[in-house]
Amino acid sequence: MNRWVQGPRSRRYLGASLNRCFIQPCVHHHYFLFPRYTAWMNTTLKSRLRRELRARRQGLSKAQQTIAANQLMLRLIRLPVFHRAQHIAAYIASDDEISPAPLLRYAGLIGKHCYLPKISQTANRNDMDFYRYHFKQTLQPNRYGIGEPSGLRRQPQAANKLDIVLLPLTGFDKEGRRLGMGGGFYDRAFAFKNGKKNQQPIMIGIAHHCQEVDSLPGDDWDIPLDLIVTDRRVIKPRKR
Ligand SMILES: Nc1nc2c(c(=O)[nH]1)N(C=O)[C@@H](CNc1ccc(C(=O)N[C@@H](CCC(=O)O)C(=O)O)cc1)CN2
Ligand SMILES: Nc1ncnc2c1ncn2[C@@H]1O[C@H](COP(=O)(O)OP(=O)(O)OP(=O)(O)O)[C@@H](O)[C@H]1O
Repeated sequence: MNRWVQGPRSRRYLGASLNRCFIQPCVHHHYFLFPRYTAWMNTTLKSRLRRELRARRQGLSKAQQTIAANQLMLRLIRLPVFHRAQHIAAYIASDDEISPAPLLRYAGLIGKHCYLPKISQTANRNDMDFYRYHFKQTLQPNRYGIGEPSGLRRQPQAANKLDIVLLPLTGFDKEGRRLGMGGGFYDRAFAFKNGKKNQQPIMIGIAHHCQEVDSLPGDDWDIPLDLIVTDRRVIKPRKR
């Protein structure tokens, strides 16, 4: 992965390399002089990666998908944070994302409160709220065709009152960077966490094993993952 377009968090990395190669000062200046250019490079890189990583998960068979969703559930319910949590947000799988459905069913059965995201239809089209969800509840497709609660009978749950959020990942790296579907919905809904330590909810990215990459480009607004759980393992990202 091209490390030169990573943005502010990679400044230390850039600094260390400046001593080694005469070309780097140009890139260095580029970053400070043209931050917009860097953001644009990240966007280009992210959309290329997104295409590639979506193709990877679309290559899984139906049987592999079912096994992965169950393995994921078994890993999640062994986590101490899962047992402590009462309010858990997840999503309805689309585009061959790993499915949190087995986990949602189990969590519901043992009395946890589950929530699904609902994107706004009106005022600010980029907002996302979380509504209570009971397994097998009838859902309505949103503008991307993803099932979501109607939201007619209940108020949304405040994002900072959730204990755990299971985030859909298109890609991830070991440092806890995530690549979503590109709408920035999760980044915006949880922007209040940025820069704050120990601010709930705990962000757990969930993905198929094959969605891991060495390093993802990072942007200022990205919310770091506290934990990544795949069908094969649990990854605790190093502190950045
Ligand atoms: N299952 C699930 N539910 C979710 C999300 C998600 O990522 N997964 N979201 C998390 O944000 C929100 C919806 N976000 C989305 C954002 C963009 C696209 C979208 O544009 N899809 C295009 C291709 C995008 C691309 O290739 O860059 C498509 O389906 O063709 C879909 C959903 C809320 N619910
Ligand atoms: N806190 C924020 N405030 C305003 N805009 C934001 C914020 N976070 C992200 N965005 C915007 O959202 C767009 C998409 O961001 P990005 O590519 O990181 O999405 P993503 O993380 O893949 O998507 P998602 O969170 O929906 O899964 C960016 O162009 C960015 O400008």
